[in-house]
Amino acid sequence: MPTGAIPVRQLSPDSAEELTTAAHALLAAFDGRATHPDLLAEVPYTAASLGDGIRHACRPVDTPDGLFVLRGLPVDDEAIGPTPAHWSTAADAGAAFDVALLLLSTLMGTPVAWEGQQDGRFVHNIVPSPGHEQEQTGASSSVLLSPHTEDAFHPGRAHLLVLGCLRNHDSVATTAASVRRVQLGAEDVELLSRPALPILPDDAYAEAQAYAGDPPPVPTLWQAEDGPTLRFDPAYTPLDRASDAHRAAYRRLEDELARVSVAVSLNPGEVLVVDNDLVVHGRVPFQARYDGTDRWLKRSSVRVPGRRTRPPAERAEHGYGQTVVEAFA
Ligand SMILES: O=C(O)CCC(=O)C(=O)O
Ligand SMILES: [Fe+2]
Repeated sequence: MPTGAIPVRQLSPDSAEELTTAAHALLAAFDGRATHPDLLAEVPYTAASLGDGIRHACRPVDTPDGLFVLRGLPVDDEAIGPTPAHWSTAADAGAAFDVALLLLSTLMGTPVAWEGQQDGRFVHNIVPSPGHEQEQTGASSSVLLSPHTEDAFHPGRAHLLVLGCLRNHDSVATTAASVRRVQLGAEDVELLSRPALPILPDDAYAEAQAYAGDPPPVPTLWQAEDGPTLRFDPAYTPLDRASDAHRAAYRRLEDELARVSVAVSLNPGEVLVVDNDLVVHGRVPFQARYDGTDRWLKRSSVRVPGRRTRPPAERAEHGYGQTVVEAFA
């Protein structure tokens, strides 16, 4: 997998300091609790006070790679404490970074959360967890996390996925592949643009998996005004229900995505921003340590108001009963 040519946006030391200071001040005003019920409402005011350097770094994804890495945020490996063993025990670990991610996310759009995932938090903890090694979720480790659109089953899924790194001693790579880099024949594009198969809720959504309604078939590819977009999650797509021709086209798309995939091994303080309409992401397998020094990412999801990167028919989908919660609503 190529690792070069990943667009990098470097925050100046002054901008990094400005952001960190703002995050700490906001956190201090709410007892150090990133999940304090009143903190979120203050985030837009603080975000509005941030300078042009930070704003410029948060401009939309502007290359066909559909992603960028933001560098320059400081992380003190001692101060953040041990990596939590599970998202549910993370509490306020790494809370200042949560707030920094919320500020960045707010400059990019509107942060969103899910009632049914990680207790409705706006910033998720992505850590390997005992007993979950082989799942297709962020908590796994020993298996390849196959390339997927985040929350592909739902019409309210994020436009942008923001992955901030607190710790990654083993340089475990996130993978990313852009639909704008693949080459497919016109017939494949035509087939994959038909709503033939549903995408079922993933294992992070136990409640949605029990939803009684009919799964709506959705197109894999969509021609938006500014180019192709995709909605792709093979692990949760019942491909056995498709025609042979459709399945073959799907496999060719999968192969192409593998061909153009890049590996992004995040260092502490780096933030990967992925356009969830252009790019599928995943993760290479790794051996979890379970000693408090494990890989630790923070994740936020962002909706960009007014974006027209998706088929209008999506708006009628039931979303398997899951509710997406917009910050500041
Ligand atoms: O661990 C990673 O690098 C990515 C995990 C993932 O798919 C996610 O956080 O959405
Ligand atoms: Fe993901």
